[in-house]
Amino acid sequence: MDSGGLVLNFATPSGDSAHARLSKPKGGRWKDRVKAVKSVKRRLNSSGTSTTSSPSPRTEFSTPSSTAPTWTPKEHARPRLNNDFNDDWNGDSAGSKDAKVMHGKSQVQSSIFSPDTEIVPKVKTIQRPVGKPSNAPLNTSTFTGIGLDEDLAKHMESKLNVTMPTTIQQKAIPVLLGPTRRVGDNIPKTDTDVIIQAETGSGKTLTYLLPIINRLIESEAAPELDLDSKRSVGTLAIIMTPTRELAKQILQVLETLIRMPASSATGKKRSHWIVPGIVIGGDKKKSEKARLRKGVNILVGTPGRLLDHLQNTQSFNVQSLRWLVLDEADRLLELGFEESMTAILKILDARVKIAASVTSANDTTKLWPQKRQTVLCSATLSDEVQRLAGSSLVDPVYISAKKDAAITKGIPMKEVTGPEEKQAQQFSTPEQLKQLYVITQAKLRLVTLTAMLKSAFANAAKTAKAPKIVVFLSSCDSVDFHHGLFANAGKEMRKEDTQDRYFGQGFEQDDDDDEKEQEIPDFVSASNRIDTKAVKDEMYKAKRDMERAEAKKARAQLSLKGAMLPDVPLFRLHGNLAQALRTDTYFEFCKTSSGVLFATDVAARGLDLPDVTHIVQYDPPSDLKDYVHRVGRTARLGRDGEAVLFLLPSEVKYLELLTAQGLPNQEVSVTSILMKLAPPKSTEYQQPATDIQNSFERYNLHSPENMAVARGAFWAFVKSYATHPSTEKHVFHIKNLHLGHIAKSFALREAPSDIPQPKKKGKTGGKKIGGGGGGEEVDETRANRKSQKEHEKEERMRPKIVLKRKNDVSEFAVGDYNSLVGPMLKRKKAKK
Ligand SMILES: Nc1ncnc2c1ncn2[C@@H]1O[C@H](COP(=O)(O)OP(=O)(O)OP(=O)(O)O)[C@@H](O)[C@H]1O
Repeated sequence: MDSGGLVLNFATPSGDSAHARLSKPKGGRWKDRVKAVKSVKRRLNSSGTSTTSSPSPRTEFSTPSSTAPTWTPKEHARPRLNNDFNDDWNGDSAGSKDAKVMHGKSQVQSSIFSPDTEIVPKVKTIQRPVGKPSNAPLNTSTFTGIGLDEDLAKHMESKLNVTMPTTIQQKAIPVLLGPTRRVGDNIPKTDTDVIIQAETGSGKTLTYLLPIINRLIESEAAPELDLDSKRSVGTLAIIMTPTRELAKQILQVLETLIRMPASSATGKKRSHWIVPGIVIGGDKKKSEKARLRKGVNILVGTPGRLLDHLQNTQSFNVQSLRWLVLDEADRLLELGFEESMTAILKILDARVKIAASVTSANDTTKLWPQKRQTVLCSATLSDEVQRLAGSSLVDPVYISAKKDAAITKGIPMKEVTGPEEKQAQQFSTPEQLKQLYVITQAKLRLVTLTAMLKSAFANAAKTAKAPKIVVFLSSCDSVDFHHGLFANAGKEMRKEDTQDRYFGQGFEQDDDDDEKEQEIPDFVSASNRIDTKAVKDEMYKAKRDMERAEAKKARAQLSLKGAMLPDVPLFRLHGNLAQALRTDTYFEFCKTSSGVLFATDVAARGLDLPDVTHIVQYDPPSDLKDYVHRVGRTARLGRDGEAVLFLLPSEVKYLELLTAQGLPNQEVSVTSILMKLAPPKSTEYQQPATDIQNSFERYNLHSPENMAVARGAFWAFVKSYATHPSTEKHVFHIKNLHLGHIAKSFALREAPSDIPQPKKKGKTGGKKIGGGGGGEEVDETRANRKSQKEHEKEERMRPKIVLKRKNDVSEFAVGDYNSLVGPMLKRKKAKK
């Protein structure tokens, strides 16, 4: 044997050494044989063991021997070392050495079906049968019947195919319409602030947009209004949202609504004077400024950028502001946005007050609210909303989409309603939504997800509706990893392709574009001004060309197709992608009839992604509210939908939290999902599942880039896990995790202690919190979603763990990982 005749000892514990013996090496050159014996002796001596008394030779050679070992290795808790790197990308041996050298760590190949079963406690859940659609349009009334302008109603019907209002529209639109149009009982006679709460996908956007547009077009008839100067009246309505995609979506609806044809009755143009606009992080501030200077009547924006313009854009005129809408209000009021929101409200309070005193004398627009009307909107109400509503709303009315709920005065507070009532009120999901959960061991997670996706698309031919699936993950790194994995595992790929995708322009942000432009050095002397301009122009042109080329390249990568799910377009969406790529991905996924979107919670709020059939919460949400919003991307407007939540055996108590909030759930067994991988007429699923896992693992081993993405995703998972709120710590605690199995779920063969921490990434920009910098701030870190108090408390409890968000990392600030899991790993090693 090549090992020089040494009997192999698979790192036996010292107690077993007596069973091993040293046999003389045979074959090969004598020099090598002597060297081998000497080296073994040296090691044995240094470990204080004599070769004669207890021969326990160890060797790095691990090639199978033709001489049978005299010692049989005891079945070990640790999986065996895998030296079989032959299964590289193409299934041949070519890359094996590279893989070993490239990744620098010992790779372990263990079975995903080893029998280390975990005991799963039984938890009682609410098992609600799928009900009748609760967010569908009603067939009992029409838009004109609830007071909407006839032209507007007709226009909506022809452009949006919207004819009958939903429950929340039927209740809230009359309250928000002007005094001349209000119809119905129990409606305040004057304009008042409003809190709107309705299920996901129940048409809240139209609920607040229609009355605003209706009141603007109604004022066209007032003879004293000079329509041509309307643009100069400045911003009349501001709609704030927590994410850029949602802002774009609202703008799109708004633009559609205001492109009204001339009135059929009078022949006059309608709504043509209304100028909509958007200000969001990631867009060019310079062009936003220019648009604001000319005048934007209805402005949609995200808080950071909006505050920036309020503070720095002199020509941004909000003196006549009549409406302020906070869409997804509870998210807007969470930590991370709170500071910006408070500053925005302060500025608006100051400026709009001045305007009222200046203009009220000749203000003939009695059809508009006489002072700023604030509208809060969300599917979930939280304590934050109640707190902020208290300070920013004046005498509000509360409108809920619940069937029998009347319009009430005041903010719904804990004391007002009983606990059960409040819980149901906080978290209600569409009745027709089917909600499932699967409990799976960490090492089986990846293959279970694969089996689930595969079976959904395999059955597509049999069902009328093609599957369109959103998979929610806890970090940007994890999104990149899973997207890359499903797109590329199992198929041949050139190294450059990987590099392009994940290490190219996709990570860059361009929030500070105008700053960058200003930074261009004025290196030509003042006496030569014309040349300076020419040089600058050249540089701008070169930059523009580069941007265009990059955008083109990025567009080509919007959706990828892989071997694992043949012909299924795969998308990814998270906050660290360049804005252009984010926007394009969002619109592409909207357009596609079938596909998979891997996303962080950036896609959880408000996005109206048409025809999504399934939601997979592969990582549980960091906040119960997000559960509601994530599953709400399906089962919209009365349509069917299905949502599946992945849980580890140690997380099963999460179901108690869901049950306490009135959220129904029904189990689906992991075996029944994995069984979908079995060949026809067979029940053997373990081999196909193992093959899939191996294929994923080979993909990681294929290149250092793939490996780095997987390792980064693993660490991001660990970090995000550590930031669950304290109320969920009994469910999600890092000490309950089997990190080896978690590594397996990222297709890593390394022991967790061997997985190197990711290096800090270069500047990604745009992750500024609050205003001032102009960056928009969908802050996806769990750390930032906590209340300050909670965060501080945890910081005190775990002083070593650094979980602060920084501008220059992708999802979580790279804190001291070792301090996080190091002691745990040491303990585990010591036990073994
Ligand atoms: N009355 C209606 N009839 C038919 N379609 C409607 C009606 N109202 C709204 N829609 C459509 O329903 C979809 C969902 O609307 P929207 O995004 O406003 O829901 P939402 O309640 O805000 O959901 P979320 O809570 O998830 O933000 C949109 O495509 C919208 O055009």
